Amino acid sequence: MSQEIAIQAENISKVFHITEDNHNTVKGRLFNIFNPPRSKAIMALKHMSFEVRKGECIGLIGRNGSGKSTLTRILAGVYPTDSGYIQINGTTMLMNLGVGMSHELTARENVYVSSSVMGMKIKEVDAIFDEIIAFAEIEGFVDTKIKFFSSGMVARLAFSIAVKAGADIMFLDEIFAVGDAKFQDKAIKVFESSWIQGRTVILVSHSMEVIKKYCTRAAFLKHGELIYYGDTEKAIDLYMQDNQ
Ligand SMILES: Nc1ncnc2c1ncn2[C@@H]1O[C@H](COP(=O)(O)OP(=O)(O)OP(=O)(O)O)[C@@H](O)[C@H]1O
Repeated sequence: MSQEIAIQAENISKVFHITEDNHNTVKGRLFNIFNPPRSKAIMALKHMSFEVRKGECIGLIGRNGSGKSTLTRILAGVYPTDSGYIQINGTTMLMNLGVGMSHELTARENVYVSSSVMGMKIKEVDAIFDEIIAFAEIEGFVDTKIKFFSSGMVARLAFSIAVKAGADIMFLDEIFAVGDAKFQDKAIKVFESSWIQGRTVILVSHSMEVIKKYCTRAAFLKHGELIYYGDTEKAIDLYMQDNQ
């Protein structure tokens, strides 16, 4: 893969198998004693191929259930693909309500685990630990398991780790929609600062204003298919037409 490319995806697909379970109640069990729960396959991503160049900010748009979060999770290595291959050039961080963080670990432990996954040494993490906690504004909760955090607090911690530990490729899933107004302002400031220069960002958002403002290119997804990938305005037009 060329050094200019941050992400290369070739023919990736993802199928989820879900069971339609009506066996949860005593009545359900009695009536369905000879009918096993039915399984349904959901094709969340269909044969997607694309490339993202280093330093690009790519918008991912599409209606609910079109596959945006599944795609970011696959690219960030949270889910395996069912077919195709993905090549990633750099360290990654997914920010989506704490996906990628362990809810059974404390904030302190998560900082060390996530930062070391991004390639940092313990001493390097020691040096920025207080900054991460201060930026996330969770000073009173350093040794609390994050399962006791509000979703906004988890999001702030994940964003803070990504910002301070400096992942090369950031997957930001609706960051402008979580957290309170103060956190959103902070996220926007970071996004508009020089810090973001040179980093690759995949930005999921339902706000076309945000996509238009920050994205160099955009991808429009529909029912798990990559319908269009290219000019941001054109992707937005296609999405708006799909909403009519
Ligand atoms: N863990 C899972 N198990 C089963 N099905 C899933 C899972 N995650 C997603 N899906 C299904 O895959 C499809 C794509 O979902 P995904 O969350 O990627 O969509 P999305 O575009 O991010 O939606 P939204 O805008 O609502 O966040 C949907 O049909 C969803 O029901």
